[in-house]
Amino acid sequence: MVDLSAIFSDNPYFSAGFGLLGVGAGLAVLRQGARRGADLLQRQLLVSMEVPSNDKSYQWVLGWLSRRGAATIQAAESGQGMSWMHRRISRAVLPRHLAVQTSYKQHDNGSVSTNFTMVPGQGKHIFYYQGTFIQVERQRNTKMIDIQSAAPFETVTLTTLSRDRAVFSQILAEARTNALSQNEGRTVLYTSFGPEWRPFGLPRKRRLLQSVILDRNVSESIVTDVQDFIANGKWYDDRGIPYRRGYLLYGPPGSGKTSFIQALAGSLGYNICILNLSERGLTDDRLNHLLTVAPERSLLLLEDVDAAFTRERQQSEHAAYQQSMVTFSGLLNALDGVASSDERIIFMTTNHIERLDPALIRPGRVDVKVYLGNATPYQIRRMFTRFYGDEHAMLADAFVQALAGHSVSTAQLQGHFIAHKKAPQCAIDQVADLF
Ligand SMILES: Nc1ncnc2c1ncn2[C@@H]1O[C@H](COP(=O)(O)OP(=O)(O)OP(=O)(O)O)[C@@H](O)[C@H]1O
Repeated sequence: MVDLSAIFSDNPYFSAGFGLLGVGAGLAVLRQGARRGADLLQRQLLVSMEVPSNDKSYQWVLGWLSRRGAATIQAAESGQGMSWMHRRISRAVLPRHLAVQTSYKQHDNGSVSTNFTMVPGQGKHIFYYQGTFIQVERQRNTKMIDIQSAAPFETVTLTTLSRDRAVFSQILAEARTNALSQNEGRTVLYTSFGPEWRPFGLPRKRRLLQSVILDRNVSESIVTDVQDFIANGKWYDDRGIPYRRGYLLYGPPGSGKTSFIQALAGSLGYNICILNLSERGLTDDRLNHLLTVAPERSLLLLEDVDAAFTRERQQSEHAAYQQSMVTFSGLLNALDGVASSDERIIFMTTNHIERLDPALIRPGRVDVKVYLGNATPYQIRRMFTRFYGDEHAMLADAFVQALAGHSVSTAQLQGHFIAHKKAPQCAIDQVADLF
């Protein structure tokens, strides 16, 4: 029987090699143990929040980071209310790699200014917020394109000590408030972009409700109905009734249908989601999805609904409308929607109510129908004094008399008053321009 141990033990090369092997294996075990220990420690000590670029809060968080960065720079430079140590820390953690975000702001006089915002660029940054250090890592995945924005897919990951995890909720709440406050006093117009809603252009200055002059008590009755609906969500919920209400404003062109809806949204502090049924690629499913995911506190606006589906088009339930693939039955189903508790207010407008299929405007889809016609004497007088002032009430009566027997739209009146801005007597003398 050959004694192997004797052979190996006498071999110095083998025992050294075996020793190295043992040490290597030991180190590998130690390294793996250390790595596992570090992972376990990290899981215990640290907590992260990842915000993907296709999430609505992504831009909010970037905006928050840029504000924090600007505030930190300002505080670190002025040192106001900062201890020496806090000041040193703030200077030490300033982001070193910034990216520019250009934004535009529309002012009340309609002018637009360009704003440049510095946001943390790709890479790791340290923020110091409410006594907490937060590592912010912004990563861009050039191999993945966000199909909605067509931009590279990005994530921002915030990491802090596990005990400070509550700071993430504070940051998100503050970021949302900052973002929404920028639109304070303005009406955001959304249009559909793929499966989601996107702001269209800049938030518009709110249009005053009293600037849209409808016939006596028409505006007041619609506003009261909408406010009553908004105030009674629980009533609908308790009765299991889908919490939605549809309005149809119909009448000749230029009678103030769209302007009124914009002014109504402004008075409610709501935004407007403009639904374009002819949008290329729009399908029944996407339409249904869009109506379900409309931003909170917004009015859905379906303009010139007669252009989408007239009686003639009902011959085929599945006739798709122009480039979009929305069918009439798809529109009806989308308007009925799922019985969600989310509030939904939809306004439709048309110049030709007689062309609409009764199924489209039956109660439950359209609950309130309001006719906005050409200017009545009441509207003519109110528009005249609104443009020229109450001191010209006498001239207003003369203008109403001059228009007697003629039917003009309020849009035409607006154009006439603009043409004679500061000359109410001219507006009367040139009244023949209106017919
Ligand atoms: N009743 C009104 N009061 C004040 N302005 C009005 C009124 N009606 C129309 N206008 C003015 O006329 C222009 C067109 O108004 P708007 O687009 O609201 O009309 P509309 O009824 O929606 O027209 P259309 O049916 O052709 O879409 C706007 O500039 C608006 O300010």
